[in-house]
Amino acid sequence: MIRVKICGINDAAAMRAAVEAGADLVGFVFFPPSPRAVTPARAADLVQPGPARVGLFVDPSDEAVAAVLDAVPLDIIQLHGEETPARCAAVRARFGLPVMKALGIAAREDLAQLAEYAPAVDHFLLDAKAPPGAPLPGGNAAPFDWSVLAGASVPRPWLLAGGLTPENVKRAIEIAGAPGVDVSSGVEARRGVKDPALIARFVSAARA
Ligand SMILES: O=C(O)c1ccccc1NCC(=O)[C@H](O)[C@H](O)COP(=O)(O)O
Repeated sequence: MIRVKICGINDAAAMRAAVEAGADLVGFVFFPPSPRAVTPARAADLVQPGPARVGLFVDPSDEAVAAVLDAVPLDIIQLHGEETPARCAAVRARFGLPVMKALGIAAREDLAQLAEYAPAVDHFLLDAKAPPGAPLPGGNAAPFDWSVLAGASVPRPWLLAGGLTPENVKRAIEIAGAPGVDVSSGVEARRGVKDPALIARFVSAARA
């Protein structure tokens, strides 16, 4: 079954919708400039049994990750900045949790980095590169050419991300050959505010 991650959960209705729809993973954004950001205490309040809990960080210090883990029982650490393979390996070793590394993909050449990161990480999130001038490194509703991934051998379990919506997710999965997907903007009523009905539609469209 196609794995689905709903990223940027920041209210109880969205969390409920993700659980009810059977999402496999939910993402909490610990990056204050994001309109989806949550504090550790807020994320701890939102957590519900069911989906794996992914904490999203951008070039975090060890102290920042530790402060979140003191409050929220995370299952996976997502690194969505410029973290090197060595930094990913250090985070994994220090916190004893699987690391999901987000990598921006635009062309076939971008897939070369997969081999460099594979020994240091447990999952990949293959996302669009941030458009020029975008204020955030992810969550920009930007799709990329999914055919770049067609037939690619990705050396870790992975999720496809970037501009996915209930309307395009099935086609994206087919073109990229993705075993799973991640969405943020495509299930929002407005930037930073999730729409429970769109979450339900997205999960069901991904698995249709
Ligand atoms: O979503 C954010 O606000 C965010 C902020 C900083 C770094 C990464 C961020 N999101 C990363 C994700 O995993 C998104 O779900 C992914 O980029 C897809 O986003 P979208 O294209 O909006 O569906």
